[in-house]
Amino acid sequence: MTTLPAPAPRTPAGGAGLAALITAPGTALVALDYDGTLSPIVSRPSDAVPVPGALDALRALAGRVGTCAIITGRPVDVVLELTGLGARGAGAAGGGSGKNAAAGNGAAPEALTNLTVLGQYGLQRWDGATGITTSPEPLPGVASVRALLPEVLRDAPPGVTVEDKVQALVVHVRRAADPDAALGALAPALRRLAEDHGLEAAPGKKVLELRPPHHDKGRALRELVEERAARSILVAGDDLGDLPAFDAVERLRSAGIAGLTVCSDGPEVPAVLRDRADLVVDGPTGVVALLRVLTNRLR
Ligand SMILES: O=P(O)(O)OC[C@H]1O[C@H](O[C@H]2O[C@H](CO)[C@@H](O)[C@H](O)[C@H]2O)[C@H](O)[C@@H](O)[C@@H]1O
Repeated sequence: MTTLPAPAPRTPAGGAGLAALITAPGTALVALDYDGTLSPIVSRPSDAVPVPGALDALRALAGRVGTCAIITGRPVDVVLELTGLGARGAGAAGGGSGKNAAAGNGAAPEALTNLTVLGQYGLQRWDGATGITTSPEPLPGVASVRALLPEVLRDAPPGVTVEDKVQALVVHVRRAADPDAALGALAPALRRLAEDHGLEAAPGKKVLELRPPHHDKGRALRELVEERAARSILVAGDDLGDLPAFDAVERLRSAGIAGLTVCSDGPEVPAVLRDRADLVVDGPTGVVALLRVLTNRLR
């Protein structure tokens, strides 16, 4: 068995996080973002399936660490559908039942019992151990924003679309002729709309999300770390929504929990995220390579 070289974080704290994960994997928590980290960024959210090998790599690593999590802005049911990870038992064999089955990603032959999916920035939760999803009622403001959005977007250019996540609404501009101009023109009215109805407007890659306040990936991560009594964490992400998770890693370090932050790099990755990361890898394929190396080191 060849031992692959360990990745080299560029910060001492990141190096300590990696060392802790490798030394005591049973108390490690590996938390991955979905879009841009397990799946490439594509123009239609419904087409975003994991890169080839991602699920096998996740499965192999999950067998060797205490906890794996996908912490995402996506609804839980969408992630389970796109990955096939929600399929259980024999029904999941031979490629899974979700969209990923068509992508030939070789999905779960059985449920991943130590995988937790925290969706909508921690509002929703699904556990592989139980197959149960918990999801609160949407804030009343979401219905108001949903009703008013068509009027606010009346003069939006072609290609601007709305993703309705039940708990939140996302305005996508990627398919507009000039996405940045479209977002710039729409953002002030969208921000007012969100504010007027008790939501917050959070920017992302060619999107503005109108979503409940006080829920972010930092809070989601901290709560999971506490629940699992994790002693080391790896967090990987690619967008502004992942910054609170990076912040959480820093705060947890000062409480004695080792951490490694990973940037899944690409053309749209915000510089602030890349600059903050202990380790930068080349997009979702780089994330898969990292998961494989970690698994190899944990054999
Ligand atoms: O936390 P994440 O898993 O990264 O989810 C954040 C948002 O990602 C999705 O939008 C992004 O990916 C799309 C598909 O590749 C892309 O078309 C879009 O431009 C990106 O911003 C998703 O649609 C949102 O609901 C998520 O909140």
